[in-house]
Amino acid sequence: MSYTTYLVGGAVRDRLLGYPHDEHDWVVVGATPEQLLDAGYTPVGQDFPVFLHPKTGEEYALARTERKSGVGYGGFTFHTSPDVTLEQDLQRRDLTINAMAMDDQGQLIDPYGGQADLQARILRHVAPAFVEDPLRVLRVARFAARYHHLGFQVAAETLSLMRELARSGELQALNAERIWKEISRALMERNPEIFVQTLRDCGALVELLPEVDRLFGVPQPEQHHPEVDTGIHQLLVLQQAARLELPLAARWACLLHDLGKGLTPEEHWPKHHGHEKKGLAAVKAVNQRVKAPRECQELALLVCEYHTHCHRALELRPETLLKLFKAFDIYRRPERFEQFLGACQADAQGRTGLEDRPYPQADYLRKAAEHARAVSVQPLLEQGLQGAELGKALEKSRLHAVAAFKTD
Ligand SMILES: Nc1ccn([C@@H]2O[C@H](COP(=O)(O)OP(=O)(O)OP(=O)(O)O)[C@@H](O)[C@H]2O)c(=O)n1
Ligand SMILES: [Mg+2]
Repeated sequence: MSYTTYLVGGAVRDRLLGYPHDEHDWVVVGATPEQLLDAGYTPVGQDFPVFLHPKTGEEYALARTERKSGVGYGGFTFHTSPDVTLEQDLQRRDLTINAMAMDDQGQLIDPYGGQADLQARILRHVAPAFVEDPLRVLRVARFAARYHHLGFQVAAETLSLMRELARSGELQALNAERIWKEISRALMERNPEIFVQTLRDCGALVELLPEVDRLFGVPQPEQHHPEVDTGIHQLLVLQQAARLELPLAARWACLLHDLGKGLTPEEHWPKHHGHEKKGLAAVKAVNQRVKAPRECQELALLVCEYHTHCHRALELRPETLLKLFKAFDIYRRPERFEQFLGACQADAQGRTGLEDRPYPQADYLRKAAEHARAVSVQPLLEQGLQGAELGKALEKSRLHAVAAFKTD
C-alpha cells in the first residue's frame, strides 16, 4: 500500500505569510510504522508515532488523532492507523493557521479556514480540543508576540478558552522545561512584551509568573516613570530589549529586574526604596521554578541588584565602581557585563516618552571597566608581591586607574 506525505504546520503557515522559517514538519497519511521503518526512517521515541527522514533528518509524523486521558503532559493517548485522514490529523492541531497542509504539487489543503485567518490576521483555535494541551496558552501568546508587527490578534473565543485553561489550574501541571522553552523563544521574538501582555489578558500570567503579574497596579514616581504603572514599565522595557536586539539572558533579566517593586508595602508607594536587594529572593524563586539556564539566572540576579548602580554610574565613587566590577567579574566575564549594560539601557528607555533618550551611563561604565582591566599585574609580580598582598596591590592600582579615568 502506498502512502502520501504532506508538509504541515509552521512551514506552510510561514510560506503563505512570506515569513522566514527553517524547519519542516511532515505528516504521513496511509502508512504503518513498519512501512516507514522499511523505508529507512528512524523512530524518534518508543510510543510516539514520529520518525526522522533517513536523508534530511526532518520529522515525519504518522497522521494521528489525540485524546486526553489524564491531567498533565503525558496524559495523552494517540491513535494512529493508516485510515486516519489528513483532515482528522489537522483537526487536533492548535490554531487554524497551523492546521494547513501542502502536497508535493504545492496544493494547499485547508479544511479549517487557516488561509482566511492568515489574511484576517487572526490566531484562532481549530476545535474545542484546543484545551487538551495547556501548553497552547503559551504557544498562542508566543505567536501573538511573533506576528504582532503584522497585525495579528488572538480571536476573542480563543482567548476565552485560554482563560478557561488558566482558571482550571492546568497550567500548574506543565513541566518546567516546556514552559522555559516557550518563554525563552517568546522573549526572542520581535515583540516579547506582547507575550507577557497576552498571558496577562487571559489570566495565565498570575499562574505562571505571579511575581511579574503583581507589578501591574503598582505605581512608581511619575518624575522618572511617566507611565507610572510598574507592569506597564515592565512591558516597555521588554520592547526596548528587543529593539536593542539583546540576547536571551539580558531579556530574561529585563523581565525580572523590578520584581522587588512588587514587594514594597503600599504605604511607601510610589517609592521603592531598596527594591533592588528586596527583589533578589523573588528573582531566585522564578529562576528556579522555570529552571532557567545558569547564564540567565545569574544575569537576572545581577541586573536586579545593580541596575540602579548603572543608572547612577556617573555619580559612583571609584571604590563603588570597583565593587561593581568585582560583582560582575568583569576581568573574566566581559560579555556578561556588556549584557548588563544592555539590560540597564532597556530599563532606562523603557519609559513612556523616554524611548530615545541618550544613555551615556553605558559608555561611561564600558570605559571605566576598560581602565580597570588594563591594569597589569606584571609590575606587582616584579616587586615580589604574592597572595593576599598581591591582590590588595592590584586592587589599589585598579582604584587609581578608575579614579584617574573619573577625573579625566
Ligand atoms: N502543542 C502543540 C504543538 C504543536 N502543534 C502542531 O504541530 C505543528 C508543529 O509544531 P511546532 O514545530 O512546535 O510549531 P510550528 O507551528 O512549526 O511553529 P514554530 O516552529 O515556528 O514555532 C504546529 O504547527 C501545530 O499544527 C499543536 O497543534 N499543538
Ligand atoms: Mg515547526
